Amino acid sequence: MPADTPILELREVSTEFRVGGKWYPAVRRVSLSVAKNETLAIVGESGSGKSVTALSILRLMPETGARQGGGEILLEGQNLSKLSEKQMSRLRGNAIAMIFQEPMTSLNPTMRIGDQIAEAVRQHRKLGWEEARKIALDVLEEVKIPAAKKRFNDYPHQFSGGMRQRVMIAIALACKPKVLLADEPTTALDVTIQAQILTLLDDLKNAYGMSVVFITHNLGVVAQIADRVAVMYGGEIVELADVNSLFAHPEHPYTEALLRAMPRVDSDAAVLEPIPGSVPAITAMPAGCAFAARCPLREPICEAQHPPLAELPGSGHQVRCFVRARQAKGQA
Ligand SMILES: Nc1ncnc2c1ncn2[C@@H]1O[C@H](COP(=O)(O)OP(=O)(O)OP(=O)(O)O)[C@@H](O)[C@H]1O
Repeated sequence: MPADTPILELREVSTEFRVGGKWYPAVRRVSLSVAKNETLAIVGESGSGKSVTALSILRLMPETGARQGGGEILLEGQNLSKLSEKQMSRLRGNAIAMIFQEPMTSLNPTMRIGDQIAEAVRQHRKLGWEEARKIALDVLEEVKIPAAKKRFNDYPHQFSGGMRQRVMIAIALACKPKVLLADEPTTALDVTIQAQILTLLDDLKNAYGMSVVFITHNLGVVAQIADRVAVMYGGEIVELADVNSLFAHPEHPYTEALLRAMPRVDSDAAVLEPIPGSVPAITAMPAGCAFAARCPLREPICEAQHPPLAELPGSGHQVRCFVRARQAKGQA
C-alpha cells in the first residue's frame, strides 16, 4: 500500500430508503477519506445523514427498505462493496469496529463483562477461552477500568454509564481495529465523564495507530477530538476542512449557523442563536441547495440549482455553496 493511501475512503457513496413505495437518498454521493491515525469528525444536526453514513460503511443497513445507491467504500484500497456478506462479517469488529451512543443496548445483561470482551476476541481469532480472557483483561486495563481484575466478573448493571462506555470501547478495541467508527458515544454522558472518554479515545487512537470516524452533533466535542471535520446537511457534505481552520474561518452558512448555536464558555450564553427551521426530510429534499430555505445568504440560484462541493481558493476548505464560491473567486 503506498504511504499516502487513505485507510478508509468513501467515493460518491449513496444510501437510499424506500418510503411509501419510492426510493429516497438519505446519504447523497458522499466522498471522504481518513488517513492513518487521523480522527475525522462528521458533524450535523439530527437527520443530516451521519449515522446512515457510518452504518453504510459497515453494511449494517436494514435488510429490507434500504439499499446502496452507488459508490465505493475502500479499506486500505480494498473495495468493500465487492465483499460477500460472510467476508463483511469477518471484517466487522475486526478491521473496522463501531461504538454507539447507548452501551446498555449493545451489552448482554446476563453475561459477565470480561466474558463479553473475551467472546468478541474469540469471534475473530482462533483462541481458547483462557487466552481470550487474558487479552480481555489487558484491554479492560487499557480502557482504565479501576480494579479491572475484580470488575472482570461483574455484570453490566453493576457499572456506571461512563464505565459501560469504557467496556464498549474495550470490546471495540479487542481485535485492534484499523478504523473505529464512533457514533455519538459520549452524548448520553455528563460533561465531565464525556471529557474523560474523549481523552481516553484519543490516547487509545495514538497507542493503536488507529483511524477514527467520530460522529456527533456537538461542535464542542469536535473541537476536542477531531483533526478534520466533515459538516453534513441533507445527506451531503457541505463543508470539509481541517479542524482549526473550520473553527477560525467557517465558510458554509450552515457551519456558521452551527457555530453561532454552540454554547461557549468564553462568551455570553444569551447570544446563542438556534438555527430556525429544520433539516428537510429525505422525501422532501429540494432540487437546489438543501440548506437554502434556512440560509441568510440565499439567492435565486440556490433554489434553482444544486451547488457542487468545490475547494474555495485560499481557504483549503471544500464548500458546497454558490454564494461563498463566487465571493472567494472575487477575492482571488
Ligand atoms: N430506516 C429508515 N427508513 C427511512 N428513512 C430513514 C431510515 N433511517 C434513517 N432515515 C432517514 O435518513 C436521514 C438520515 O438519518 P441519520 O440517522 O443518518 O441522521 P443523523 O444525522 O445520524 O441523525 P441522528 O443524530 O438523529 O441519528 C433522516 O432523514 C432519517 O429520517
